[in-house]
Amino acid sequence: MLCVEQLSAGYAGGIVLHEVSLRVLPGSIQAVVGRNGAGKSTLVHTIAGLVRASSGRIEIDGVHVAGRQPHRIAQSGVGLVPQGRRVFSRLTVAEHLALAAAPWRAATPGGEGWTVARILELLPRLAARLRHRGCELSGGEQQMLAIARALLGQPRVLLLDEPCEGLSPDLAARVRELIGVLAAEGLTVLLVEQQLQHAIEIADRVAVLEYGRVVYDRPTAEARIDPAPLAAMLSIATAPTPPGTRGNPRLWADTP
Ligand SMILES: Nc1ncnc2c1ncn2[C@@H]1O[C@H](COP(=O)(O)OP(=O)(O)OP(=O)(O)O)[C@@H](O)[C@H]1O
Repeated sequence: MLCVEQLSAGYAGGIVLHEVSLRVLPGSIQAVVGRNGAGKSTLVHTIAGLVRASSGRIEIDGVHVAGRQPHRIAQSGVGLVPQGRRVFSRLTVAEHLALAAAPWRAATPGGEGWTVARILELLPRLAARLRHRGCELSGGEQQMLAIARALLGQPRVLLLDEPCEGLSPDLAARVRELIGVLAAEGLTVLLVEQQLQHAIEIADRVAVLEYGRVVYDRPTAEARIDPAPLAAMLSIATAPTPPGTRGNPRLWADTP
């Protein structure tokens, strides 16, 4: 479980996150949406230890990890799939996976854990691209590789920063499907998502960040029934809803 309590963080220029609190249960997906610059990436980076928390708590399965070095937080069970994928252009898929599956990341004791073989079974597209370099992969394949790399760290909490950014609708849908499978495997998922309608489709809860503060955090079931309050909060235009199809997510327009 991921528990963030009263978390504040920022940069030399000032505080960006203001007393953010979120609780994400194992096997569930918490989406975080918000306008550009709201602090979504800062939140993810602070949980991963890349940005130092100025106050508040970050707990992974009850263990307080704020203030630890990023590699220690990774060892505590946090996997990060960064915005932009950060795949090495000159390394092959096989080399990426071999690096990520370093010995200290042994399979979880008592469990099967994520192995390269298991990941390639889940992602056959990567299996077909093992000898290809990062720069030769499509955006979707790079995203799959970024997720595979994070999984090889045996995370219990997976942080995904806009994993569908720049992907075709078809590929984005496949990435979302994969995220759903990972949550069903018991992973705790924090998902930063630009497209509100996609967040509502896939997540169990959705939180809105506004100027670094959580101004909304509710089960997505509520937004599926009546998306108007959430859409209004993000100033998203929604198409008129025909009678009998209230809240159908396909009616959603794009986020700003
Ligand atoms: N490394 C940094 N140094 C200083 N300020 C930063 C840094 N990274 C982000 N910021 C600032 O922090 C604020 C929040 O940025 P952040 O990237 O977290 O927002 P975001 O919600 O993820 O935005 P986007 O949707 O555009 O990715 C912005 O004002 C941004 O300029």
